[in-house]
Amino acid sequence: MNAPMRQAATAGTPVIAVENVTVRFGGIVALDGIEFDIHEGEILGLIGPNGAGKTTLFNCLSRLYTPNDGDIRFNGTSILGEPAHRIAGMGIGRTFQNVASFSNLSVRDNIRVGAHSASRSDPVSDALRLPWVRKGERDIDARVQELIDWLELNEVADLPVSGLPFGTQKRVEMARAMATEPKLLLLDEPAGGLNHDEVEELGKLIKMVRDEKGVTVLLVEHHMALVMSVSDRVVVLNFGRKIAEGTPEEVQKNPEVIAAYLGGDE
Ligand SMILES: Nc1ncnc2c1ncn2[C@@H]1O[C@H](COP(=O)(O)OP(=O)(O)OP(=O)(O)O)[C@@H](O)[C@H]1O
Repeated sequence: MNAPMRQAATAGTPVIAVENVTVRFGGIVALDGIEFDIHEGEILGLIGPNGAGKTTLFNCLSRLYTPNDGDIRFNGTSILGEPAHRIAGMGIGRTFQNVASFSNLSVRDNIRVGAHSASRSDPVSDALRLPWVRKGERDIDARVQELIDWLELNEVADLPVSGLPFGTQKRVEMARAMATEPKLLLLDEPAGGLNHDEVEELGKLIKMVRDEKGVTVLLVEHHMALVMSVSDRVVVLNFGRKIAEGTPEEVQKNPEVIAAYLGGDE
């Protein structure tokens, strides 16, 4: 992180404040009083052995789950009153663990879907093709092309997503999420299924998202090398509790973290 970003990362209201978040499934406590902040311009890694609660927390942040206790604030405002479909409009983008692109649609159209989900069109105005709708569509086309250029997807822009290498499909998934113009991007195990070189590319891409677009990133990931190379800070969960939080160097040396991983099945 460069010097101004490092300063921003410690000042002011956090982009995300996770406050005492608790989730129970019947008798299972999946998350037990989790607390941490994500600061502006930060890449925060969230790790933990299988069953630690990472997906449950991700689902709370993307509003698929509502915690039994606690709160989640986005730029100071609780998101718990908002339905999942309003989250993108608030400035929280996400990717999906299994690539969620429309495989028969072209790369360009997939990115356009993301851009549309952030636009303020409505069916009546769209059907009448009112002038502001046409202007909106030109703006969307330009925004989609900008993302295609930025992510070097020009060669495949008009091909269906289904035939593309998995690494490229993941880049399209990232472009779709970025088309919603998020302030915060939630990445759900983006390295899943990628080979070594593709993971390296993904690491560069995550840093580009932060460094060039100023987007704050939460990275939920099993791939330790990726998390440790791109994250400014890392939060570690185990059995629904936060057991460590700090720089990659700090958490890697933490005896409780080492014990959690050695005791698990990873
Ligand atoms: N819908 C559910 N119903 C009941 N229990 C659940 C549900 N979702 C998760 N759990 C339980 O909550 C705990 C946390 O699971 P979660 O999937 O959040 O962990 P995780 O860290 O994402 O694991 P993994 O790395 O294996 O994906 C586990 O004990 C899991 O069995």
